[in-house]
Amino acid sequence: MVPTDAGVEANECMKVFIARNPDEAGSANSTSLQPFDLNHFFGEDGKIYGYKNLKINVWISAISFHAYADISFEETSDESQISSLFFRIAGLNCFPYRYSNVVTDGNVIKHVELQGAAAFLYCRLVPLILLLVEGSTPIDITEHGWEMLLVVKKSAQASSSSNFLVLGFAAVHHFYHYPESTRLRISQILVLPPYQGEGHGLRLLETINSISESENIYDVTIEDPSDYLQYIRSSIDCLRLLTFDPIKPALCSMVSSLKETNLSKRTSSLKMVPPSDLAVTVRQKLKINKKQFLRCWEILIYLNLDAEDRKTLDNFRACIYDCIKGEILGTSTGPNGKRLVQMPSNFDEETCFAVYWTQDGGDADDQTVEQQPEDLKTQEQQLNEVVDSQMEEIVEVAKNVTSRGKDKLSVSCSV
Ligand SMILES: CC(=O)SCCNC(=O)CCNC(=O)[C@H](O)C(C)(C)COP(=O)(O)OP(=O)(O)OC[C@H]1O[C@@H](n2cnc3c(N)ncnc32)[C@H](O)[C@@H]1OP(=O)(O)O
Repeated sequence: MVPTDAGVEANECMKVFIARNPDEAGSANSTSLQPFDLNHFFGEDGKIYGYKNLKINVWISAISFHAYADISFEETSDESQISSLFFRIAGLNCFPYRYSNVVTDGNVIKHVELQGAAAFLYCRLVPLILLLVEGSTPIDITEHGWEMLLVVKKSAQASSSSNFLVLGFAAVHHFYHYPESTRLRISQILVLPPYQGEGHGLRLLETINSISESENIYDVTIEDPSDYLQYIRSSIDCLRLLTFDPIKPALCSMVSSLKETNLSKRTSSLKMVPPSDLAVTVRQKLKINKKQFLRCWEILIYLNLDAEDRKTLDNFRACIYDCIKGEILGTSTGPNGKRLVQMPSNFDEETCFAVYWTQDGGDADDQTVEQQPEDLKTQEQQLNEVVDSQMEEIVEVAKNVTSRGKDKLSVSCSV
């Protein structure tokens, strides 16, 4: 339809609130869920057309996740627009469902299969997931193997419908790993904004780790984790690894090598990787997957370096540089010109890669375009930016681990 007016951005005229009790529904005093982008629910330009002074307020119940929408406007150029608008907002799940009680006891974290009432609850959480988990899409709950962990709290209000509030949840998928085990992938984690930063996300991850250990899962992965989730995950895993004795000899030997070498002239090189049998032991005992263990390994090494020892810190950075260069540019060409490059993926962070072959003396059209010195310079700058950002991530997690695990750090390598 051709727009008849300038339209209004959904972000400007629409607000979403969380209502913790029935009195809060309809009240502007309830907790707003902004900021997030509502525009992408409304066409290519994010605008709503055909209304004057349009105001849309949506309240989502923190108990049942039913949503209630209040739409007001002074006039509309086309009455049929109203039903279309309702239809769009219904896409955000605003219709009256009755609450079915899923959490029935006082456990802080409930662990339920995504079937029946739990599946209904997940469906009602979908609008919040779309709004608050960047780049998310609803999971297919008809598929076998989904489970949901809920963080719940006893409600202070005497509510007729439930004694519990849902503060957050994680959707996890169990999938088959050859020949006879199961991997566990965390697909979505959300802690509702009023309750973020109170340790619930951390507790969800810790619970998933302990379930994986007790059920002897092959390993745990996270589907496309946000930076903050990755920071929390690495902090927890490093703290677990600090008290995991089997890593200590290899870790201390790597720290000594870093101290003794001098990589500044680039006449020698050092691979900062753990022994492969150690990665297997860590996966078997702690359920940390190999890629995540490699991240933590770098952080654990950094934690054991002396902040005053410039040369060792430079060696550490040089190793990170070489490793990233290898990953991004695929510098290590194997036999027969075979190269393996890791590919970004939102499916499984460990299993997506591309293999390609380069042939010496092939047809001229097949040959790689020769890189000009200026291309190399930009490449070098970009590479250094990636290395800087990885160093920042390492330092951030190391700071958190130092402040949370002082007692554990004292048993680490003293070099
Ligand atoms: C796969 C995916 O779903 S990716 C998308 C993830 N989800 C989202 O982005 C949605 C919006 N965000 C959220 O829902 C939440 O912020 C989450 C899930 C990312 C994190 O949950 P929260 O409950 O907010 O985090 P939580 O309070 O547990 O954070 C941990 C904090 O406690 C600290 N912490 C507390 N105790 C410990 C401890 N024992 N060990 C380590 N860290 C600890 C952490 O360092 C961190 O603090 P800091 O940020 O001040 O450094």
